Amino acid sequence: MQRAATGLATHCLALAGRAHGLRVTLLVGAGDNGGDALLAGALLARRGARVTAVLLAPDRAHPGGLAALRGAGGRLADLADAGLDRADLVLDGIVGIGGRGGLRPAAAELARAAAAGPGLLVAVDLPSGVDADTGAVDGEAFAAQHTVTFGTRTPGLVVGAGRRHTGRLHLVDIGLGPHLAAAATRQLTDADAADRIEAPSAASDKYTQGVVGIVAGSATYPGAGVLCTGAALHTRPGLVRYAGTAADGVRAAWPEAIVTAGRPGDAGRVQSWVVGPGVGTDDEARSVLAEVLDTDLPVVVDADALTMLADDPDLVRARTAPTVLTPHDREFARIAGDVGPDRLAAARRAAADLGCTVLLKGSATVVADADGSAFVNGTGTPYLATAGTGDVLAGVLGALLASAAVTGLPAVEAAAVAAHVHGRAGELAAARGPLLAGDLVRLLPETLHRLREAPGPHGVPAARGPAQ
Ligand SMILES: NC(=O)C1=CN([C@@H]2O[C@H](COP(=O)(O)OP(=O)(O)OC[C@H]3O[C@@H](n4cnc5c(N)ncnc54)[C@H](O)[C@@H]3O)[C@@H](O)[C@H]2O)[C@@H](O)CC1
Ligand SMILES: Nc1ncnc2c1ncn2[C@@H]1O[C@H](COP(=O)(O)OP(=O)(O)O)[C@@H](O)[C@H]1O
Ligand SMILES: [K+]
Repeated sequence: MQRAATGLATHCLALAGRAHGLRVTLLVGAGDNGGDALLAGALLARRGARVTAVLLAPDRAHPGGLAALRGAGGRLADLADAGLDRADLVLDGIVGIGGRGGLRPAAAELARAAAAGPGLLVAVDLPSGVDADTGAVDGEAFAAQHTVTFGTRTPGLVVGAGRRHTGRLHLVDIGLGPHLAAAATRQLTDADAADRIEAPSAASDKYTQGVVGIVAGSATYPGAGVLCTGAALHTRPGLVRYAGTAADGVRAAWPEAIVTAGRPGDAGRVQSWVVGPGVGTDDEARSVLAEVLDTDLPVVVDADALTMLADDPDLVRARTAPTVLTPHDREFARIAGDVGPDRLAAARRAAADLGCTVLLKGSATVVADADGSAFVNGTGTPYLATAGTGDVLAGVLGALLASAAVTGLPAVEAAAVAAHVHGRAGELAAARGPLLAGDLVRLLPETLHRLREAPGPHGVPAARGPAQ
């Protein structure tokens, strides 16, 4: 706890820029989260801050924290006299990972008053009122501008409503050890992602990186075919095939692709398929979808293909090869009902029901497998909310699934890696302002290069490629 509190106080000092004369209000609940706030408050008081603690449960407040604050010259105040209208800094230690359900009325009122006041809002470990496991907010939650969290990124900080209440996230290493990293919900690092993308070696030829087939775009929406094919080419440039009615546009944009205007069966051999972006939902599109799903190859089902799948989900249940569905919320609702506040549970439920992998897109994309294993994506930018970026993600994922057929990478991990890479490409593209989906395609090689250069667990680049 002392390590957590020291890290917290250090971040507060950096954020506020000074301690002397700083007016700090601590919102303190009955558990260790309140204890962290009290101990950090004591450290700030020793540096000259004027610290006031408001105790939500005075007889159960953390005794050691309380003694430390008193010893450092901090004072206690009633709820009615919390000083939130004049605090420079507010530390939310109402409740942390031990919280259950929405904020109780007195806590909710404090969170509201803090938000209305002038102080910088810093949550301790987790904004109070956010469910640590799911990010769901039932009622009200502390609207933090910064969250200082300990040891590990709790899923609730990055998924759903929790992400919006977290503000900027600061991680304090308190030496919790690796057991927490093995939790049921994982988040990839750059090094994890790079480790899962094999670079070509001297023994490679154009077929050994995995051959992906793209069924995307139409005469009405040629762009989806161009973006999806371009994304696959820029991820695994070994060999990309295209089959569909946007053939002319795709051929013109990517002379490197092997293009047919015919059906998937006319495209030549592939090791994975992407089906759906911009294909429409007419009878021809339905018959093409059925043909692709009838193969024993891994398939990414995206966009229009998800809409068609809603009429016949058994097409996916019947498959034995890996299938990854990549819905956004509205597409998800068509195939599996409303997403609701718990995005991880929704994705897990759909994956188990359909016997496939579900990548549920959003500001924090989640990936779940039929066995319940799940990933929360930690990369991306709101600038990704622009037409065509989903087509790019489908192309990246299709390419990774084709190479997974060679390397044995599980589909759920390929999907998590695709989301990670896509988010990083978005961050790179958005560095100078709004991005277009085509920018992501062009920046994929640089994104992959940066991932390979990212420090791994031992401080050396995760993966040097291409291997000699
Ligand atoms: N687990 C660990 O290894 C560490 C935990 N630490 C701190 O300990 C915290 C967890 O402490 P606890 O397990 O004591 O639990 P919390 O302090 O998160 O919350 C438990 C208390 O909050 C109250 N509460 C629960 N739900 C509430 C709601 N909806 N509205 C209002 N009050 C509510 C309950 O009365 C309960 O006493 C972490 O968030 C972190 O701040 C850190 O000190 C570092 C190490
Ligand atoms: N607010 C946001 N913050 C971060 N990423 C977002 C946000 N909104 C959407 N995205 C991402 O942008 C992509 C949009 O995909 P999609 O909705 O399929 O678009 P399209 O069908 O136009 O290609 C997804 O990868 C999604 O995760
Ligand atoms: K908190």
